[in-house]
Amino acid sequence: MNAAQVVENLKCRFPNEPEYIQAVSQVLPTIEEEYNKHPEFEKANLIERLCIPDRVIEFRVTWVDDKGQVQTNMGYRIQHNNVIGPYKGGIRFHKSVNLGILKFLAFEQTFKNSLTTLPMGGAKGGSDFSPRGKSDAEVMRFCQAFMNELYRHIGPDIDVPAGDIGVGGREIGYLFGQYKKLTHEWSGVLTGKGREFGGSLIRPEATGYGTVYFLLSMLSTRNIELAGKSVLISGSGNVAQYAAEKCIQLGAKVLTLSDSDGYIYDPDGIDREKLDYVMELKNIERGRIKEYADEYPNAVYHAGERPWGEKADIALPCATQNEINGDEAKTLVANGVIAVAEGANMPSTPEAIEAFQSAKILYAPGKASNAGGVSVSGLEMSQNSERLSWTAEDVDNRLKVIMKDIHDNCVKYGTESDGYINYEKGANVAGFMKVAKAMMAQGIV
Ligand SMILES: NC(=O)C1=CN([C@@H]2O[C@H](COP(=O)(O)OP(=O)(O)OC[C@H]3O[C@@H](n4cnc5c(N)ncnc54)[C@H](O)[C@@H]3O)[C@@H](O)[C@H]2O)C=CC1
Ligand SMILES: O=C(O)CCC(=O)C(=O)O
Repeated sequence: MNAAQVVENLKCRFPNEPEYIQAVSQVLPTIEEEYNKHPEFEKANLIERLCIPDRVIEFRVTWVDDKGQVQTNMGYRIQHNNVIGPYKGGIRFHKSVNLGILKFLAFEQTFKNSLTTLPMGGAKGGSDFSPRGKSDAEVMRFCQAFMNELYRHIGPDIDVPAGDIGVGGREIGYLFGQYKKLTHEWSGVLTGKGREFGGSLIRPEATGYGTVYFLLSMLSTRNIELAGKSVLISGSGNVAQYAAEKCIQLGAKVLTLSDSDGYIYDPDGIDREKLDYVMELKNIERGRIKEYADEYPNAVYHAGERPWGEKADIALPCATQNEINGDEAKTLVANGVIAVAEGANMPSTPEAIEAFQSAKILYAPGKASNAGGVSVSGLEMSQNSERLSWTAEDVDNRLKVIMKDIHDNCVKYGTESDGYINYEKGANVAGFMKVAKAMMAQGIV
């Protein structure tokens, strides 16, 4: 394989999908050497078959808003690769959603799910519908309309969606209810369900907690403790909230949270009580993070900015893709940041990753550090199949084991000759090799 040439070909075939090309361009150079040790891969044109999704499903979603007006949105499901298990990955509802963004997420998900040690293929889906500013009834009608098409493409052994940006417990409940109505069957077809109907304990916490468990493993390679360290977190949704919760529990000082309008900086640190306020604000009242500064006057709200100019020991980007650019990464490094663990998918631009790696700080790509969410989704699938519910302690312990395993695999495949652990390369090679071997075993299909 010539990575640059494969990327160039994909760019010509998919010229309007910059995020997808970005994700592929980040992965291929890191696996090129390992791939080329296996001439049988090239003979089977494995790389093209791995980069191009198995299936792209695109549909119109029609629903009626509270004023009685008929609205249309686009719906998508990208079924990327199912060689190691049923397609699996979240659904995103956000106005920015398009095919290229979902294709990058599905591509990344395939490598991530491979790393989890569980049998799950990769997928992603979503819509350009934004739940922001919509009533509960509108969100419900939209979810029902979305499922009216999606249901024929998914199933507990076919494709198991879950949440992502804009899709939390409320949306999963409505999607599940409609799937059940349409198919006349109860099955574990979605994960992130409510506890009362087959959801797993710790699934809401899992992505944020898992990111911090991964961070702990990274820090331990340099004998550094998390307690007492200051942390910048972006986002204030599911991943950010539980990353903050775990940092607080472990004695770190969380200084920032953000949303798409700006960020808050709290010099006193966000403690348990303040985090409860954020959870209520974001999950129940569906308000904006700027209200935090009204509630806690010592905090400062920065409209239209991201938190990366603040000084801290650790950065956990937990909002969205490309939210740290090269200059912001250089600022973080200059301000003494020692570790960056991505809770979001692809939050660092290629220039930012380059800045972290050339400064030799600890840097974990999302497909490794945020894999806790989909891992516990995999555990939810197991519990649904068994018709059992495990305790929170049991699930949390399994999550810790999985995150440690992912970390150790990154160390195995990513340690460079000078001892620096290139977690990006390690995650890509480890994730790739498992999928590649399964693809070879299953023939040219
Ligand atoms: N929920 C999950 O289990 C997993 C989520 N992720 C990733 O984590 C990230 C956050 O997802 P969730 O917390 O689930 O979503 P969420 O919808 O609960 O929260 C998203 C947060 O990001 C902020 N945000 C969205 N777009 C933004 C933009 N353009 N600029 C600045 N802030 C923006 C929102 O204001 C919100 O605070 C995404 O990249 C998602 O793909 C990754 C693994 C699993
Ligand atoms: O839990 C899942 O299936 C998907 C989580 C997800 O969307 C992700 O890992 O990015």
